[in-house]
Amino acid sequence: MFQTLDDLSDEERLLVRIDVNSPVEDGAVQDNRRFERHAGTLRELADAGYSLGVLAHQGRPGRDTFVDLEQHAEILSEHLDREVGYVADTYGEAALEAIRDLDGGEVLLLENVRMIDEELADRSPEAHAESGFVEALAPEFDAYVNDAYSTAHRGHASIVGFPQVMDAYAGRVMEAEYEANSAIQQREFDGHVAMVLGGTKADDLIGVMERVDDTVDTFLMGGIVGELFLRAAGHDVGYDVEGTEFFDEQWDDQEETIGELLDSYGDRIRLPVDLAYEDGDDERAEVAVEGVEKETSFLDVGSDTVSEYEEVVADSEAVFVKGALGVFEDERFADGTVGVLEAIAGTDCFSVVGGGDTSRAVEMYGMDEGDFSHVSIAGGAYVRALTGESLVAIEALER
Ligand SMILES: Nc1ncnc2c1ncn2[C@@H]1O[C@H](COP(=O)(O)OP(=O)(O)O)[C@@H](O)[C@H]1O
Ligand SMILES: O=C(OP(=O)(O)O)[C@H](O)COP(=O)(O)O
Repeated sequence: MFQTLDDLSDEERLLVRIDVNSPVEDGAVQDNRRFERHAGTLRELADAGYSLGVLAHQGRPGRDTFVDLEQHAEILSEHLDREVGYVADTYGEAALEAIRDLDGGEVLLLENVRMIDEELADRSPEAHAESGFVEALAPEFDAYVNDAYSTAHRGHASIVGFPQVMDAYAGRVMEAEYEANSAIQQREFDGHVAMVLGGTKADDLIGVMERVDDTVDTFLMGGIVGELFLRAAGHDVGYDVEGTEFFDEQWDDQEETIGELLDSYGDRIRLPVDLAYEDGDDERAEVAVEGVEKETSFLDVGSDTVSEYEEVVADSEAVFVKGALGVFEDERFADGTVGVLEAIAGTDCFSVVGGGDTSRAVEMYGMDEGDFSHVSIAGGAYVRALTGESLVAIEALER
């Protein structure tokens, strides 16, 4: 087991890793429950008089969502009801100076850790601990707190490097999510178990599908990932069009594995039967999968698909959701995601909804969090936990 904030004693200066990776619309970072949850941890520590240097990431290099953390500091300030400082530097002179100026109870957000090449380098925890990033920041603090459960599956420097060389503690979000998700992993279900898989990250989901062969009966596919599966099944969708960036690279990486999964799981994998797109009048229009053309950019699953998925949900004892079935941030393309979530909320099945973006749909469309057994702010980490796979961040904290 790991140490928690209850085990802190005479430390004064803490380096805290949080995960406020968020949707970004037209350059504006969207507030979401990740901010609210991590603000709880930061408030507890700041109220206790600790000086806090805070590390976080946003997006991935090359993506539209890869932006600096200035807006995150403002949103965190609102949730914390105290000023959160921001410095556009992670471990250079400007960052070190701002860290040294911190008084007790003050909070400083450092720059997006993914702007440092060393953060994402494919290295062991021991090698990460020897990076310039870790070597520069570790001596500035008395201990390291990892609250970023939703990044616990990434072996990055800010996650696995610091615990090698510093006393390390789990923050409140890490502790609570770990306990909830470990408990879920130990549950056994007699009836039908369904998993709704959508969103953008095929590699995360494919790894999970391979590992839940014994527990999940039916996979309901949607989103970008669903289109990649449709492409593998021979349909003319799942291609990058009009500057989209999600499909072709993932296809090159995953084509073979998706084909193998379709072969081995057969009917257990349910693919969309229709898809929605924006027509010439900016309205939502739908087309059967059989008639699709690859020039179109599809933004949601269609209404026949939602009906089919609702029937599976109604017959299930447990449903796990990771990833949105469409671009629910745009009301015209929310029917798939919201339809399936409402169907789950309307039954008494055991249900978990995960993902930073996907969990946001629950509050955005006025659903009651209490209608789900657990709403996780983590996506990839929570589905990995379901499989019993260990998380590198937890291993690092347990050292
Ligand atoms: N067909 C689609 N085209 C573009 N984006 C999509 C599509 N379907 C789903 N999405 C997007 O996927 C995002 C969620 O994906 P992802 O980041 O993998 O999930 P999460 O953060 O919930 O774990 C949503 O914000 C949604 O807009
Ligand atoms: O949002 C995240 O993961 P999620 O989409 O699985 O919930 C985490 O911040 C990890 O981000 P990453 O998948 O770019 O490493």
